[in-house]
Amino acid sequence: MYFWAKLPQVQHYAILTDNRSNQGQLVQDLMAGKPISGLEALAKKKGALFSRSEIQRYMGEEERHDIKVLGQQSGQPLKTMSSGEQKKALLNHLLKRLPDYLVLVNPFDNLDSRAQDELKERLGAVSKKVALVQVVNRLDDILPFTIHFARLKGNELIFYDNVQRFRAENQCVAGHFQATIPPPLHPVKNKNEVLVQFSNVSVSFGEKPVLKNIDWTIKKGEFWQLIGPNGSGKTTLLTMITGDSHKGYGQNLTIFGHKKGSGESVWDLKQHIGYFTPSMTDRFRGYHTLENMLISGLHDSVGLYVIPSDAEKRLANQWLNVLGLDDKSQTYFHELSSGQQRLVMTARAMIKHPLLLILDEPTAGLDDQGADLFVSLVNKIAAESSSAILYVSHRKESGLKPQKVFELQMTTKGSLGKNIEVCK
Ligand SMILES: Nc1ncnc2c1ncn2[C@@H]1O[C@H](COP(=O)(O)OP(=O)(O)OP(=O)(O)O)[C@@H](O)[C@H]1O
Repeated sequence: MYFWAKLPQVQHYAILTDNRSNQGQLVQDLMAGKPISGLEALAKKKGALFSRSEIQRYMGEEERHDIKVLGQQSGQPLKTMSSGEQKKALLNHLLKRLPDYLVLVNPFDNLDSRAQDELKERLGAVSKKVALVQVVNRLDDILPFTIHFARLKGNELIFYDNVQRFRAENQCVAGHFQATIPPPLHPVKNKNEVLVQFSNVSVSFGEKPVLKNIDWTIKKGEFWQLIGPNGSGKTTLLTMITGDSHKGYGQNLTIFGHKKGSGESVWDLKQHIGYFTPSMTDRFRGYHTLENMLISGLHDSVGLYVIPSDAEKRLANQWLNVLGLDDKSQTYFHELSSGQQRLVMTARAMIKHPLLLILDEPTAGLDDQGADLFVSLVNKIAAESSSAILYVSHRKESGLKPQKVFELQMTTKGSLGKNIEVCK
């Protein structure tokens, strides 16, 4: 027998969670070194946490103290890094502490396929010495060298003695929406067939070229998916459309018929845009009923500060009916599962039938069932409304049916844009 065969094998765990699991408590217990049934091998060992919330925590620290913690090596603030760059920086930082185990919370979310492959390879190497505890929402994210499989139901960890049974019992069944998308309260006025037009737009940050000669036209009612590797400039493009970046000024960029910099206000733009990205749900932590949440979308406010009309209430309840939440109109938003919250946020963004609905990584962190349901809502909105949709996602959602794909391809001179017609 060879010497290496006698070495104890490092044990790796996968814990499948869904949007109703008490994931936060489990991660807290794991990091506090509390004894957890089935995970006794980790007790009293040194753990490190690889998660989105850790990145956010370091980001806050960097901002508060005006220092670079994870960005020390590159000299770039964490806030301005792409998701892939942020995750790489966090992993390097954690590994320097020589942990016995790493808790990985949905590690592949927000990563393009190349960055996912790179991270998988890196974790494969790390797995030789460090135990990995994957806390994941998606079955496909589980690493191949995993030995122990469990499901977190609420607070209860259920271990499986064989992987086939684990997979079979945890495959999801997609849901469907029945009712039709309700029309807006007021007809949408729009004279422009072309909503967004980038003509030969280039963007750099300091010396770093990010976008190169971008030509892209989004027309009324089109359903686009925007793809590109981490750091290719997707967020930069989006923020130029939403008015959240000044990089559009002085460029040949027209939005809703106005040339950028021709006196239109950010408010003018935002009126025509419905926007959803998962971090937005954090703004609605208070006591907002679902009915009020949806109506607030008509007023572009976070809370509802006006007495809603009967027509507004009716409309909100029609949307709840579409979402299958018609019995929950007086339920508080924070009582919903995260999958349900995202459906409501998307309906809220859509309730006015904006000219452009932007969904930025909308399924990140959702479980398989939640993601399937979300995708089927987006397909339905595309089929039943005349809003244009811009769906930004790294993950290939198998059921998503965009008509067109705009791909950013990175080069040393900045990303080039490519139009890809989707075959039907
Ligand atoms: N304010 C800024 N200052 C310096 N560099 C920036 C700034 N904003 C973005 N960048 C850089 O521009 C590049 C493109 O970033 P952007 O966030 O647009 O990419 P992305 O495609 O959205 O990435 P991801 O998919 O990871 O979110 C990255 O390399 C990023 O580090």
